[in-house]
Amino acid sequence: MFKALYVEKTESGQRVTLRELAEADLPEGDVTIRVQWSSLNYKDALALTGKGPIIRNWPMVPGIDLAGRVEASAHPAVPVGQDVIVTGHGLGESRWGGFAQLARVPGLWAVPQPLGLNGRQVMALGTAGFTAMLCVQALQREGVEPASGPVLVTGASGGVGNVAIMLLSRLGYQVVAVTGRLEEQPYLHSLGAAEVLPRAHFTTPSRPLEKARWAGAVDVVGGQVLASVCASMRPQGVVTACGLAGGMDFPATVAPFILRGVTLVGIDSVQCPRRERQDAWARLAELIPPRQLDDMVREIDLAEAPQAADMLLAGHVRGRLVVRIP
Ligand SMILES: C=CC(=O)SCCNC(=O)CCNC(=O)[C@H](O)C(C)(C)COP(=O)(O)OP(=O)(O)OC[C@H]1O[C@@H](n2cnc3c(N)ncnc32)[C@H](O)[C@@H]1OP(=O)(O)O
Repeated sequence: MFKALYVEKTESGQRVTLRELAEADLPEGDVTIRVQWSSLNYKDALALTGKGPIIRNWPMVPGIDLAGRVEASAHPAVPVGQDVIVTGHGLGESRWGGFAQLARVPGLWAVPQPLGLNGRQVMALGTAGFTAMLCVQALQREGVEPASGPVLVTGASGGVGNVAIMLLSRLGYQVVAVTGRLEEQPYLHSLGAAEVLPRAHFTTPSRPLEKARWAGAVDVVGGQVLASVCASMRPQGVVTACGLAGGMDFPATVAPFILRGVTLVGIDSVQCPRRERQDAWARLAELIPPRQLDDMVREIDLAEAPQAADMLLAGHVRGRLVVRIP
């Protein structure tokens, strides 16, 4: 038997309980993992509260991230005893996820934890940190260098934003953070932001082209914010789009793309191939000092996750929440 958070559909919506499940209830897969840590992401908060259509199979054990030790394996690339990370691939959405003591997944979803970071630290990063790393790697691949000019990070007080700021400033970029929570300004400076701007600067409909200011951007918000960011990119600027916290729409014009050669790169951290995952985790371990992660996280246990989800959606969580699995 093992403990798990369990979300069931009811006539009035959904019910979340902490309950005991049998190992035979686990889905099929060639690797069984003793989960030690998970994390609470924006998507998990939507799943736990039912405020967004995240869960696609019922009943569901949520948790889009997990870190733990392989307990049984029929996969040659994933030995028993290895410490692994699983993120994305529909975990906690269409497939039972990390808010449980045991998880079973296809072996190729499990990547080894990078040297230098323990399970708690990799979950302090979680999908949010991994997504931020993919954004930074895309900016570098597209030729944005520290000398190219300032790089904007929207949704800066959230998990993706925090890690993007840390990575970019560590790599020598001048980072400009955009947030709806200006009270977090000192904290954002402590992560490495050179300047902090209010989100309100980006929420009114922009002209097709605004003053050219940014060489690169990491956008977590989507909607009007993403459109305004695109309109204020410098010639040959690169925008990475990884989130939709502010909306799924994109009320932009083609002007930035055809008159300034701006590139918009989509970041998909869910279906990202295994080789790229391993590269991104290795780079995270290389670039982020573990003690900086400790300042960024708050630890909760499984039973606290539903309440923490409400707090996260209400915008009362700064940085990252790691979930301790007993
Ligand atoms: C954790 C990352 C992922 O799940 S990426 C997985 C693949 N991508 C997707 O599935 C896309 C859908 N997912 C998302 O959009 C993400 O969950 C995310 C990228 C938005 C999550 O980011 P993060 O973990 O950083 O979320 P936080 O809740 O910690 O911070 C979000 C940030 O956005 C601000 N925000 C929230 N609502 C709005 C809004 N309506 N308009 C504008 N901005 C909004 C929120 O306040 C945080 O930034 P802040 O600095 O406070 O402005």
